[in-house]
Amino acid sequence: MSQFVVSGTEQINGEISVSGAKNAALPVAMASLMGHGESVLCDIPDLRDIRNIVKIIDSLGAEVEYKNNQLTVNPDAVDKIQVPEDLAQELRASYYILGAFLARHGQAETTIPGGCDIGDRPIDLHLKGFKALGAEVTIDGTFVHIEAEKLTGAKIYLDYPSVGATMNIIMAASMAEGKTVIENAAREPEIVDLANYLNVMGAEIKGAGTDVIRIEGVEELTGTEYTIIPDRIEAGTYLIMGAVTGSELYVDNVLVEHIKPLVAKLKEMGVRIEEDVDGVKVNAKSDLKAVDVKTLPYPGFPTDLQAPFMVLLTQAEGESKVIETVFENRFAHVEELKKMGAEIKEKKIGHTAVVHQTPLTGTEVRATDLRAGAALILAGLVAEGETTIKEGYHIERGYENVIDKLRGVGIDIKKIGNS
Ligand SMILES: CC(=O)N[C@H]1[C@@H](OP(=O)(O)OP(=O)(O)OC[C@H]2O[C@@H](n3ccc(=O)[nH]c3=O)[C@H](O)[C@@H]2O)O[C@H](CO)[C@@H](O)[C@@H]1O
Ligand SMILES: C=C(OP(=O)(O)O)C(=O)O
Repeated sequence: MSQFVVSGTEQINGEISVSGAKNAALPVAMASLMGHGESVLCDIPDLRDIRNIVKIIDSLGAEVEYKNNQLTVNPDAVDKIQVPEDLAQELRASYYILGAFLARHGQAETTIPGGCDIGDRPIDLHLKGFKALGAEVTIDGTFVHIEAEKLTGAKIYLDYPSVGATMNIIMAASMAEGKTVIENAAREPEIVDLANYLNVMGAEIKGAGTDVIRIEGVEELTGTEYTIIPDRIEAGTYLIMGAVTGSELYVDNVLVEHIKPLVAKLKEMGVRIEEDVDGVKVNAKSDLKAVDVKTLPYPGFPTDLQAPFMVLLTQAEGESKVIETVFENRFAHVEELKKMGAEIKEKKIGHTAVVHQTPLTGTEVRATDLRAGAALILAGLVAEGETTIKEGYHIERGYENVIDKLRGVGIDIKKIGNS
């Protein structure tokens, strides 16, 4: 299994560029299977998750080619409706076959998906939505089969604004007969990206980005060309990296409106931020002040930046509190950071971590999930000596070309081993 080895780095500088968004590219790739004819998807990041979704698309019988960040899919020859079990468990987004194929083929099968181990991650809201549209759901252990002779638009209230459920229901409802209204829908930018892509294919989706999405079902979608939005979580990780190393760093290809809660917190900590049309410059050449942060669905502070942000708080003067409200088990990085000397106390009740300023020391740690892995790279940058991050493959699920990008701004990092 691969390991990342990172050395403590005084300061970094220069420019780092953000890739297309993993969490938009994955559902859009699956949605390309809903159309007739070819879709050409641009700015698809070269990530482990993308390689796996390409394998899934191929296994279903579609024509697919992925090169130079361009994914070309022609679903006309699809002849299977089931995601192979091993691939389904490699990533979370494998379950988007459910919405996409229910719409296009009236049935789909998969096993409970993989993805980061950060909580139970049930799919009850997805299934509730499919059932409301008229689908029959059969669950056998971890195996899910859904089927509908006909999908009919419905009013669906989500008990929680789940990103995955909103996307899956949007896909299914796009080809249902009549009108669907999703209330308490998730508002993440990746939802807007999926809706925009489907609309260019011929769907009629209104309100994506608000908590009420209205969909008028259409009979047919047609493949098209589409470019994915930049990855706000990758952008945020690199801004935090600039801040934690006390550097001046320009992060290119950022939609600033997508990272407002992070920018607000960085400013509160005393970090200077300059925005222009293409990106954001972070300047952290002064002391950092402690702040409290609470993760929330968008437009709140993103749970996917909680672990990287916690590393920044270990370098801020005073006591900070981190409250995780989205996933019930997303503090696995705390134990790893403690191995590096961090002073963090975790309160199980209330999902709160209390962080105090401490110097960190390089040691051997484990990437327990994707963002925990990214956080450990950041910790390694401010630690004295060398940090070895085991199970580095998690990091490659979400950060394109991470070694070269980090070396490009002066970071001493290497990967040992493959996979
Ligand atoms: C591939 C992808 O896009 N992953 C993102 C997506 O994950 P994902 O789509 O899995 O996240 P959700 O928004 O669905 O999950 C949020 C919360 O809702 C709960 N829930 C969800 C669905 C359901 O049917 N029942 C239920 O109880 C989950 O357990 C969790 O506690 O959004 C998360 C929240 O921004 C991000 O951290 C992930 O990076
Ligand atoms: C939790 C994440 O991903 P996934 O939902 O794919 O596990 C993430 O991107 O931080």
